[in-house]
Amino acid sequence: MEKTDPQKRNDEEEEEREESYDPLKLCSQEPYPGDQGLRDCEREFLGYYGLNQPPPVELEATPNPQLAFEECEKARRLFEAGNYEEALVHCTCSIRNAVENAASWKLRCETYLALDKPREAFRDLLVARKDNNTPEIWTLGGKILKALDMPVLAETWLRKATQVSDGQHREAALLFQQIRTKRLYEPLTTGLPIEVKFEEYGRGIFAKEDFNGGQMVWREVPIISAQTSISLKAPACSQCARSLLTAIDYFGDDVLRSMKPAERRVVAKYWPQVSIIECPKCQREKYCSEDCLKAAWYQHHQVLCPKKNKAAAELYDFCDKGELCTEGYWSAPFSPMSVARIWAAVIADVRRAVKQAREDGADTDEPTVEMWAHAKAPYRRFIAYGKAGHAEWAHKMVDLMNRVFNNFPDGINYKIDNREFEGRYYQVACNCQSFSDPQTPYRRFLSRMKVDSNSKHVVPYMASIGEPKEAVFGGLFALHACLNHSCDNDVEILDCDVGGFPGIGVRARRKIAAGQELFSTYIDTRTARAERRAWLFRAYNFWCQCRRCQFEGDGPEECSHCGVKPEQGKYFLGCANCKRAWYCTPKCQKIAWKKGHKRICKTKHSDVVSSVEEPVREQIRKLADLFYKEMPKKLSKPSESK
Ligand SMILES: C[S@@+](CC[C@H](N)C(=O)[O-])C[C@H]1O[C@@H](n2cnc3c(N)ncnc32)[C@H](O)[C@@H]1O
Repeated sequence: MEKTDPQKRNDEEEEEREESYDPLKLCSQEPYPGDQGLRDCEREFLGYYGLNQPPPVELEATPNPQLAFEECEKARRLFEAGNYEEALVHCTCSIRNAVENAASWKLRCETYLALDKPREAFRDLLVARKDNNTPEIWTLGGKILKALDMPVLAETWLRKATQVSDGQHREAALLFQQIRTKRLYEPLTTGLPIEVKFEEYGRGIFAKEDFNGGQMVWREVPIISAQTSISLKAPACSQCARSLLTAIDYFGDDVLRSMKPAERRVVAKYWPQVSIIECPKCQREKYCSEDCLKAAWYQHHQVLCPKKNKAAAELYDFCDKGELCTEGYWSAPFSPMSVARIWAAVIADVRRAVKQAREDGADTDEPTVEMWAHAKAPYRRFIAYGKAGHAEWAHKMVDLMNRVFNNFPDGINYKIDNREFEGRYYQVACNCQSFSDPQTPYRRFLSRMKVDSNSKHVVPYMASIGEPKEAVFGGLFALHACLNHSCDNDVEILDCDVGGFPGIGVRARRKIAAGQELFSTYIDTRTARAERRAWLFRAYNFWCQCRRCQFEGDGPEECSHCGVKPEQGKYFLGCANCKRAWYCTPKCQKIAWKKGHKRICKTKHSDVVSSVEEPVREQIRKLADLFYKEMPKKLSKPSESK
């Protein structure tokens, strides 16, 4: 057996891991628009509670600096031993003997904080921080302000800690993101059984209660979406993703005409009414309702309508071609329209702000920095990470986007430089989730027609046509975008109806205990370990450390437990059940089994989206079976007839 260093595989990954994802470096500390007002409010509260003044000190009649020093040391030892009450007494004695000793003030401040007395702690901090500009003092302030429930001021202090340490103070950076995550996501999870927390992999979703396998955890609609280029031929509402498939689209004119009158009546009666509204200006976008038409215009189409924006026609033409990888232009499964709609939404928002300012008496059409910041704020929460240099590869698309967004007669232009292009591109790449309408007209037709005995005569037509190709959209979902990946995912994403609109649902695949992180999968986890890991690193820049990646192997040429390699031309035996781990000896197999292979060996793995919610899928399956039983023998099931 050829002995190799078992650490080798890990070391190689470690080297690449150096360059991979660090959530603390990626998440910005830039204030959000409106933060200044909130900070002023919190400051006012500090004044209201008298926390903007240092505490009064009763000095000893004859201050004794030596005693102050000794008392401070005693207090430190007590503090470290967790005896905070006594530490407090000695700190106070030290302060009364040497009021200028910042160390005693700092220690007493820390002691008050440990005793859950943040108000007293903050007043001591005002003295302790005089002439002290260290990251530690700013971090301490951040902790106290967090305890005082003043998140925006806490962020300010922690930002200062990060600045003065040149980004090296990880405790401050982590606390900053934890406070910010709570502040931004608490309003989104009110009433839901989950919370968003910032931990090892950045933001993640955590269970607030126990879930059973099969339980729906939450549903949501995207904040922005676009149909994927390859599904563009499938008719759908460009704004809400509802399928707009008509009976003519599905059966085809000729087939409908060739049907007997009774069969045609079944189609006319049970195929749902599909109303299609085109953009009256460009006729290049279809909507399911006036509301969607208006919503799209408000959000992005006012900027992207080819009738108003000539260059946008080029973008539409490119998307219509449906090519995923075109040298110089595009190399992603999501449409360039997904990215363009973000820029369009930002510009549309700034336009409205300028118009409002005009109406309020401003004498310029020039957008302010605040207006841009406000317009971009909803998209800031989506993390972006990818290899620099992609914009150079996609230089023709960068040029095209510049023609689309940097040419408006109203002067509200947006320059798309390489950095801006890459930022938005990777934002969509890292967070985009595909989804489809779960209640398409075809599915509704299937479930409605079963009540009619004439229906069975229509089934043979359907059997030969098969399932229709429906539209697939890519969307950014505020909460879903916080789900981290595991190849042993405990939740799965489903196409779901959300208050009458297509969206996604997140469903538990097995029992999940309160406090546990929820993991989805970004890839098809039925693939082999090496393939999964390479894909995750390439597309998302991290080496997966999940249980499966730890307790599966890459092939019989290496022991999946200890890393040893067999003699040349020989192979190790694999796990008889899953055939995804290989061991040099039964001993290694036993250890790996106990350590974790047992927990993943029999798991069923899944793909990124699990189609629709089970009841709907089940219903369709039952219906199909019912019809097929009655079908003439010469016709086979659609999937087999191709
Ligand atoms: C959709 S986001 C998930 C939320 C993200 N953690 C955040 O803070 O916004 C995807 C990114 O999260 C990180 N991530 C997700 N799962 C991970 C894992 N298992 N290990 C390391 N990083 C992970 C990767 O950087 C990935 O590009």
